[in-house]
This record gives sequence, C-alpha cells and structure tokens, in this order.
Amino acid sequence: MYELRGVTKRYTRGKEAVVALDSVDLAIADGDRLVIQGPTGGGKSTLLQMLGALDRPTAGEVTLDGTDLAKLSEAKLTKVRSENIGFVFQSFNLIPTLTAQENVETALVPLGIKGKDRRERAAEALKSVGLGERLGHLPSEMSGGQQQRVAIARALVKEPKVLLADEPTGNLDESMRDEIMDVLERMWKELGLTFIMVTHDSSIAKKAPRVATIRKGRITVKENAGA
Ligand SMILES: Nc1ncnc2c1ncn2[C@@H]1O[C@H](COP(=O)(O)OP(=O)(O)OP(=O)(O)O)[C@@H](O)[C@H]1O
Repeated sequence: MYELRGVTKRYTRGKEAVVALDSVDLAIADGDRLVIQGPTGGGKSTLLQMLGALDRPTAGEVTLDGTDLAKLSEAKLTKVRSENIGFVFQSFNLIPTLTAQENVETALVPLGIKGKDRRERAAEALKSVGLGERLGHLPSEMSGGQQQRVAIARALVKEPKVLLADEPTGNLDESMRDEIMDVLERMWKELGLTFIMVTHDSSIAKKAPRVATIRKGRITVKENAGA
C-alpha cells in the first residue's frame, strides 16, 4: 500500500520556483484502481513520478509497504522499480530494433531471469494481451494499439504489485482506446494489481471507482459510487 504524507515537489526554472506538488496526502490500498486527472501543468505526471520512485520529493514521505522511497539509495530504488512497479507511457517507449518478444524480455533482464525461462515468460505475457501471433514483429510492423499492448506485456511480465500508466490511450484513436482500456482492466482484475492511471479522458474517469484531481499541486479525491 502507498501512503503519501505532506509530499511537496518544487522545481526551479532559472530564478523561478514551481511548486508542482503542494503537501499531498494520499493513501492507496493494495488492489485499488485510481484515476488521476486535472488541468495541464497541475502536477499529475509529477505525482506519478513520485509513486514510481522515478524522482524524489522535496519534502514529505512516499511509503510503499512501509518503506519510505525518498530515503532509499539509487541502487535500492532501481531494485524496487524493477521488481515491483510496471510503467506504461503515452508514447509506447518500445525499442525499435527489438521484436515484441525481445522488448518484453528486457523487463526480466534486471531480475536475472535468463534464457529459455525469459523467452517463455515474455511469450506468455504477449499471449495474455492477445499478441501470441506477433512475437517476432518489430514495433514498426504493428499498429499503435498493438504496440501499447506490447508495452503492457513488458510492464506486467515481471508480475509487479503496482502498474502506473501515464496517458496510456493518449496517442490512440477511440476504438484502440477502448481496446487498451479493456486489456488494462482485465489485467488489473486478473493480477490483483494496484493500478494508478493519469488520463485527460473524462469518459475513462467516469468509470473509475476512485478519482484524484490535481490542480496547482493540490489534490482532492472522490469516490465514484456508480463505477
Ligand atoms: N523537470 C521540471 N523542471 C521544471 N519544472 C517542471 C519540471 N517538470 C514539471 N515541471 C512543472 O511542474 C508543474 C507540474 O507539471 P506536471 O508535468 O506534473 O503536470 P501535468 O499535470 O502532468 O501536466 P500535463 O497534463 O500537461 O502533462 C508544471 O508547472 C510544470 O511546468
């Protein structure tokens, strides 16, 4: 479970200081599905970076299962990320010269999983997102929706506790958006993930059980009884 207490993130741009997060308190239980929305520049991506241990807060605590991420060394943070946290981004971030299977395998390299085991797990993950027939395809040989499914398989092949997604449907048209949301929702249910997603899309936010809105670095959270 995540617990954020008084999380503040300040960036300095020249002489100007920007408060991207302003004393954010937030608890996210294991297995929760949380959507983060808000106006551009409000602090959504910054919050996701704190949750993903990609950056440290200026002040406050970000604890994951009781460990304060801000206090860990870089080496320990890398370990937490590679074992426990899967990331999916708007721009799929696949390696263009690697096949779908090889892209997924990259997530298992830091865990020391080798050879046949790695190939089998990557193939299995691609099958679970409906790409069992596309293992040998390069990103350039796949549609946007298929590339995002490879990215989802790469995020989930290591069986993380947490999946963080930053605008995962932002580069996709409406039909692919629905397809990707269906895959993400199915994975959340099947794998018991804690799933946290930033989106501008209000139709996605309407279906989420819990929605956090961030404006000017301040957070409000609403339960969505109908979802
Ligand atoms: N590395 C950085 N250096 C300086 N300022 C930054 C940096 N990253 C973000 N900011 C600033 O922090 C504030 C919050 O940015 P953030 O990217 O978290 O917002 P966002 O809600 O994700 O916006 P968007 O919807 O446009 O992606 C903005 O004012 C932004 O300009």
